[in-house]
Amino acid sequence: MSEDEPTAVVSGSDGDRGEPLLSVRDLKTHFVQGGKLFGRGGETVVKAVDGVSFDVHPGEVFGLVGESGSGKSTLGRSILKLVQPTSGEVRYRGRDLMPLREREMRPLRRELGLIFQDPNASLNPAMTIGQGVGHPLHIHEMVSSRAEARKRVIDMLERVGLHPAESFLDRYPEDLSGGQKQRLVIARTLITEPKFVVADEPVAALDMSVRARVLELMLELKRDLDLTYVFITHDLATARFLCDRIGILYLGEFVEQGPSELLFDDPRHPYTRSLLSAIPLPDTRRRDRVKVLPRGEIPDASRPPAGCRFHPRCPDAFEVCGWQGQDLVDAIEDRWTKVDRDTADRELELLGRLGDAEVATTFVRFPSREPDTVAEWLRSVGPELPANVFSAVTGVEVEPGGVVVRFGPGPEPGVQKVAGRDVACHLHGVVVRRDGVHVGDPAEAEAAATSR
Ligand SMILES: Nc1ncnc2c1ncn2[C@@H]1O[C@H](COP(=O)(O)OP(=O)(O)OP(=O)(O)O)[C@@H](O)[C@H]1O
Repeated sequence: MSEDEPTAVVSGSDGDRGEPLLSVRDLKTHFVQGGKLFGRGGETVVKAVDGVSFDVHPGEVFGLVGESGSGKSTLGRSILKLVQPTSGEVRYRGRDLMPLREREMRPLRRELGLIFQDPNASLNPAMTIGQGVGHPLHIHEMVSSRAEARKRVIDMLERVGLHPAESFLDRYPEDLSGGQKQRLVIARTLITEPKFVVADEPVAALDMSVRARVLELMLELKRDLDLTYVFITHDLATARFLCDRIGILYLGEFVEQGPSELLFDDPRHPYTRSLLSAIPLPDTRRRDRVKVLPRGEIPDASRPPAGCRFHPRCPDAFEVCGWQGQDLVDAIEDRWTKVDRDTADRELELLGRLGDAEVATTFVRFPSREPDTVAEWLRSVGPELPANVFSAVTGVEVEPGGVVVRFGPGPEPGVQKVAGRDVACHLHGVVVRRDGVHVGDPAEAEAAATSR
């Protein structure tokens, strides 16, 4: 292999832990929005899931963690094929689900469960509890008589802690408290004896006081019924309590993935670090840790930042992380909201309206009648700009009628093995090929990570 060839790192490969129950490779789910009614054009593509790979082993709880809009629900639904993925592979017990039509999926549906966040959305208010929980048994033809269905419903209601079960059968979901309703949703999902369950924020809508009890119930049921979970949450404290392994999603991609304790004790991606710094930890050694919350909001998934998608919010971003023209314009605008009024007015007059600048990926051209003064200002103020945008600038060039600021390459970080987990971040063993593509060298990454 030549030096320039990439070293393949298969994200999610798990060594000697046997066959995974679910195996996902390079999964993409893109939504096309808008566009003209006839013909092409005007469309935006939301890359809700954009190249995700992971394995879930029998008996495991795999957590999908990320802020709102990171793609958790879309990923959860895509692996169950409730949303049709755009490309990639989803293998359940070794069988690729991607080419299966809904008709071929139907026999598998009873093995693949989904628990929603909102009990009201998954319970039919017109059915009694007995009818609602028993309904899937009839759909999947798992019972031959009403009496058999009734018996199984009673058993399941008891299992989820709704007892005495008989007293619930003829009541309606609206008669129950939030916690009881969520137990009912769990019962309805588990009545078909699934083996693999995606739980999408199952406790987020509940009062704090009942959350822990519902989570404990889910763990108990997992043990008793040999279940495997993909658990979706935006809450790291919940993920820590429940998950064996975690994938941290950001704008449709995993930034870090590995065993929970590694991610919690020693996070290696700046995004994981900032998420963690926001949660209270009982560990006294870490009480004095500095809170480094990500700046601003998660960007629009239809226009993700170039390079590393997290770079505009990253406290550790440096020159190769994907800076481009728009980042510089945003940083200057941001500066003007922070400096005093006179400074902002003076600088605005010097630079002119930022809307007049020509903004491209690799450069920004500021039109100006005083290009030398503008260039001098950019060179002196640039390094102080918020974030680290100026670190990527390779030149500030004066030309007739304006100044051009040029940016170096900012490739997307590859996935690398770093200290026992997968990380996609240039901080770990950056190797940028001559054509600008980032190639992670696992050995180099490991060495860089341990020396850090
Ligand atoms: N059917 C759809 N059509 C177009 N865009 C969609 C669709 N479903 C989700 N999205 C977009 O995909 C991105 C990911 O959404 P998703 O709901 O999967 O994120 P999430 O992490 O689960 O967020 P939340 O915690 O708020 O539910 C968002 O930008 C969302 O607007």
